[in-house]
Amino acid sequence: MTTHPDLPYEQAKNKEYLAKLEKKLQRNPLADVERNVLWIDAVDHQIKANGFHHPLLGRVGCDSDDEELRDFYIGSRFIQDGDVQVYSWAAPIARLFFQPESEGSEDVVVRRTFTHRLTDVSDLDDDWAREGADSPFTARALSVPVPAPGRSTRRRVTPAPAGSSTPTDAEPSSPIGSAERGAAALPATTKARTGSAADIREGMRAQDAVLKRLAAPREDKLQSVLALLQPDQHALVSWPVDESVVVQGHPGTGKTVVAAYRASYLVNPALYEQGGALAGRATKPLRVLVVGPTPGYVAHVEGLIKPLAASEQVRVTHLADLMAETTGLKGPWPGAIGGEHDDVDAQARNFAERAARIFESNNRWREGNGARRENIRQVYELIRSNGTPGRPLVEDVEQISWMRKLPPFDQAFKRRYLPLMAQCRLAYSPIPDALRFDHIIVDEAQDVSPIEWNVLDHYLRREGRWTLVGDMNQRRSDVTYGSWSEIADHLALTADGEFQPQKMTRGYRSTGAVLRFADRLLPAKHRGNQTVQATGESVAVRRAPRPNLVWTTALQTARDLATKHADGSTAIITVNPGEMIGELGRSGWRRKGSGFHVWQKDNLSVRLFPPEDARGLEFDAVVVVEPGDFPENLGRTGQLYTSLTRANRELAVVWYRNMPDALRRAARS
Ligand SMILES: Nc1ncnc2c1ncn2[C@@H]1O[C@H](COP(=O)(O)OP(=O)(O)OP(=O)(O)O)[C@@H](O)[C@H]1O
Repeated sequence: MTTHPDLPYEQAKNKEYLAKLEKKLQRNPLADVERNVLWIDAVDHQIKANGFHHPLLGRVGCDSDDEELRDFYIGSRFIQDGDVQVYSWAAPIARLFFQPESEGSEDVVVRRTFTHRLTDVSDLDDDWAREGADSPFTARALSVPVPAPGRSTRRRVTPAPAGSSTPTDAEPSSPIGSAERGAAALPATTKARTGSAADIREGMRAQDAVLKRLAAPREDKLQSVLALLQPDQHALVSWPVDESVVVQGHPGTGKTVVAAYRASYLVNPALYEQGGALAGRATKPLRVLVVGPTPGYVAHVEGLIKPLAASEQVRVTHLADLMAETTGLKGPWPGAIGGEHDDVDAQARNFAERAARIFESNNRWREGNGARRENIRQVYELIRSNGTPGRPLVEDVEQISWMRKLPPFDQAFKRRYLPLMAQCRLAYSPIPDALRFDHIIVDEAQDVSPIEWNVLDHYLRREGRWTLVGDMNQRRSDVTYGSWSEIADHLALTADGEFQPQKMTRGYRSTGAVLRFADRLLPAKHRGNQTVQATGESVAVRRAPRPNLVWTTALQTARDLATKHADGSTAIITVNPGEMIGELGRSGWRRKGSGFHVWQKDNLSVRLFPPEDARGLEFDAVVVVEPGDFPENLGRTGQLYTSLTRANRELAVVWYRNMPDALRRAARS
């Protein structure tokens, strides 16, 4: 493989950028400067404390008389320091890099995209917009400064006089009209559902870099793809900050990537600096909450956000954790969400609030030690008894019957009742405004139940906005909403009831072979899942020779795949992890760490997941065991569909008892 002749130069430029950024970060955030500058610098300090700053993303060369536009870099932050001209990826000018069709792009001659190894630039790819044109990139003199000693330099912003074009510490204003922000930039490819592999790659940018990246082994945590964001992804990430947005996408289309970068975008200082979309509220940056499905998800995405956003501005958590935190009660909360439909009904909010009013009319809320538990108990027990004889909460017979079936408070510490407990807490003690968020981003939003939406809603400030991403085909329970319209209606996202989510249709994670196999589980009108990874190993379907050999066969298959993908990851997904744990133990595999997810033997490692814990994750190879045992909801197989589509490169299915008809057909075709 030949390396690009400019690679050493760009590597040195990246080092120079990181060194200059480092120097900038050494400023004392408490220095006496304007307040917006103060928090922006403080954000930098916190990002630095998190580990590292994101390296340069790429470079744009334009045919322009304007020196600032002729040759510039895109990075995590704006830096204009001598020879280094870097604009923030969140500034409007970055559209020239991410959106080849955006206004002003006709002047772009070449877009250079960097690939990274940690904070180094390891490769680069040029996309020429004008074939045969001279390179506008100027080979400026290199200087790689040694990081400066801990010297504190105060930064002062002197407002530029009106009409002045003197560069300040702010980014230049957008070459793109404001009407074109976000939504308008979604390209036609987001609407197409059928077509060949060539079609699905149409409209992509940095295609070679993306394909190289997808061919590399995956790691436990998502690795940055900020430099590789596609035009449709970037449009969703930079959706107007004062609007909510809902995104539906097949597995592996990059919804989690959009969610993580949307959070980072909303707090990027470029939005708060002069000319930015949030310049007016520079002294009060947005607080953003990202809610995912599981603890594994939190670990999986945090790495995308940490180099770009301070933890104080973006909090990443998972649904059960937020519910438990809301109650303030110690768990554990075993089991799963579900149970009866009424357990998750949005009505619980009204019941809890009425119960709290009844209690308050004759009693005082407890304070001090153990008060929270007692207060929640009071509200809960009043729901259970349908209020008091003189003041019932409801008259409806079915609702009364559900209330009667609720277990006594001390036996209700189960995941099933956790949102109800959270609702009981909120009924007497709302979330203080300082702890609420300006923007809530929910991933795997199809799996949030009505009562959980109500609890989440308590965390949103009055003028707050939502970004919801998910896939209705991956819905795993009947007790959650079956359509985006219902969710939009619940959250009052639409005035007229008509609601269409934005659609992402270009898959990245899995090969065509994996997706064609999993696709068969969907109703015909929802099929057509497409991927940029057109080729790949066919799906292996193995029937164990005898029922008691199904776990042995599954482990042998996983071992073979782990050997083949030794640099990547292999996972076994089963609804019966206990049986698999037994087999792993008998075969000499040992668990790594305190959980049961990672097992090792002979320098190999395999991961083990029940389907609910595998949501949002991905592995190079996946073995799904006994697909016929995966639960269905309303005739749909969301959990099985999600599990099959966790595979990036190879999928195997091992069974003995029962193979769903759709998968039998898929295996034959
Ligand atoms: N623009 C891109 N360039 C390269 N890789 C990408 C790009 N977008 C997404 N990916 C990769 O595709 C994989 C799937 O992305 P992601 O997890 O965001 O998909 P998803 O839509 O959330 O999937 P699911 O709903 O199945 O959980 C990840 O490995 C991600 O890094």
